[in-house]
Amino acid sequence: MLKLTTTRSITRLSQLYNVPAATYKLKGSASLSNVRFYSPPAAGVKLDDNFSLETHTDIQAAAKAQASARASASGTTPDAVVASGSTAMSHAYQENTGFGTRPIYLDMQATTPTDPRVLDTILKFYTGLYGNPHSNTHSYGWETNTAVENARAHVAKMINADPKEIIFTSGATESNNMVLKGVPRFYKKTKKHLITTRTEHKCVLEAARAMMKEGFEVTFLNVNDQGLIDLKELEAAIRPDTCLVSVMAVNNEIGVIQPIKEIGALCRKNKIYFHTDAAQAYGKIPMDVNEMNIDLLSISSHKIYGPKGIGAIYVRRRPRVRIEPLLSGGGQERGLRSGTLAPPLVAGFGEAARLMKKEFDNDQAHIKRLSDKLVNGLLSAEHTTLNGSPDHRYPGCINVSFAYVEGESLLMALRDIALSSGSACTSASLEPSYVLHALGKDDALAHSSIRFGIGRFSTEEEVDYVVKAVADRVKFLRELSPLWEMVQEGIDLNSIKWSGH
Ligand SMILES: Cc1ncc(COP(=O)(O)O)c(C=O)c1O
Ligand code: FES
Repeated sequence: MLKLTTTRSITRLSQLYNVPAATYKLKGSASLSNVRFYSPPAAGVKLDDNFSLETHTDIQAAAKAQASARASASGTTPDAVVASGSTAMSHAYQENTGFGTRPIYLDMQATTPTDPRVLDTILKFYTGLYGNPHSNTHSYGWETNTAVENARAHVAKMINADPKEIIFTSGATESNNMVLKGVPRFYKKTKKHLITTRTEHKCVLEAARAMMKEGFEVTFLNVNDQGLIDLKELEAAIRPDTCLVSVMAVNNEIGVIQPIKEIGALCRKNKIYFHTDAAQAYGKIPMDVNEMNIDLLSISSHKIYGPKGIGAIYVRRRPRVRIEPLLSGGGQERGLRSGTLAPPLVAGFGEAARLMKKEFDNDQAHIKRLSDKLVNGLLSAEHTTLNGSPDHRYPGCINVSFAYVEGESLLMALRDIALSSGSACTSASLEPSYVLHALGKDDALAHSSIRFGIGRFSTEEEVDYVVKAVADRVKFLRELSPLWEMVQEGIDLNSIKWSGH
């Protein structure tokens, strides 16, 4: 009954990596056959496994085709199938979520779809393997503990860490808070200063601001127009009382990769702890905590096709980094993170990490190929620019500005594609992106930016569809825009004095 979720993804995996689907046969936990994610089709109606692959590029045609297939199987008319409410559409895309058929998913920086192999690993921890991994007096505890330690080893291996240096948390937000608050609090007698950047994720920025309220001083480094920090500026910011430098590895809005190895070397030379938020980097670009002199590194499972609500922090043991824990309690996770671990999530995260390592080369090649295609397609329209460094970037995160188009209107016009605006316009704040501002983009350009995310399960058909859809709708929206009309007439918009706003 995992049919649509699992079979579809497996079909895709086998197509992507050009291997027989059998390679991806689930290990077949006994529980799998009992799991139902959607109501089964009426007797005698056979759903085509691959069908949903087509539905999200041409929803209506797909719905009609599916309705007519079902109609002939059940001896009614396609219209009757559609009218019955049990239509095609409710089964068309993965599990029945109650939201009908959903758009193409291109918001991989927000989160990634769960890999079916991860799901297969997780399920048995919700059924048979329910022991508390911290119980050490019986086999229920031991068996779960073995799985937890196995997962820890997989998480560590991806970044060349020792499993003992991995502490499980609820996600990268918690990991970042643990570091930004826990390190300065521990060393507060002698150290009063932190360094980070203007383009960090909100959770780092807000945690740093919270420390300012506790009396610490924070330097927020600028970035250049490509989104990169200046190592000289970093060096100049270092003080004798600096305890921590926190610079993210891959930016979540623009995909820019900071010079992590160089920053690590500089911090080591000055005996300052170096933390990197690797929520968007772990498993996606090569990261080695020893080679890069990283002392602390944040990881999020749901960005690597694993479950949500779990992540980790890597904490170096030699030289040892001390942290004041955020939570008081039973002292689990080397005393740094009290609370009973969630074995289903830990095991799923471990499997996701194992797969990131195992499939690193495949994923890289696949994502790079689709990314190049998407970037070339999107940039072929005039007045369209790629934000962030073209050379130091993770190809799966593409942020493009479409001048003379309001990002919000474009997102509305692209409702068949799940995307996020570079600006915060989908959130309540309606402020343009602080990251694009930090790169020196003006409000107008920051407002017309959209982020496209490509992942392991993205397909070429999806990219083709998106390129065409964006081109058509940008053209359409520009034709409605008085600014665009002026640009076409050769009027220099900068020469105009606007009144009011
Ligand atoms: C760079 C970065 N840091 C931190 C986070 C927060 O991660 P989590 O959802 O695991 O708390 C995210 C996810 O949005 C992110 O992209
Ligand atoms: S693009 Fe949404 S507020 Fe400007």
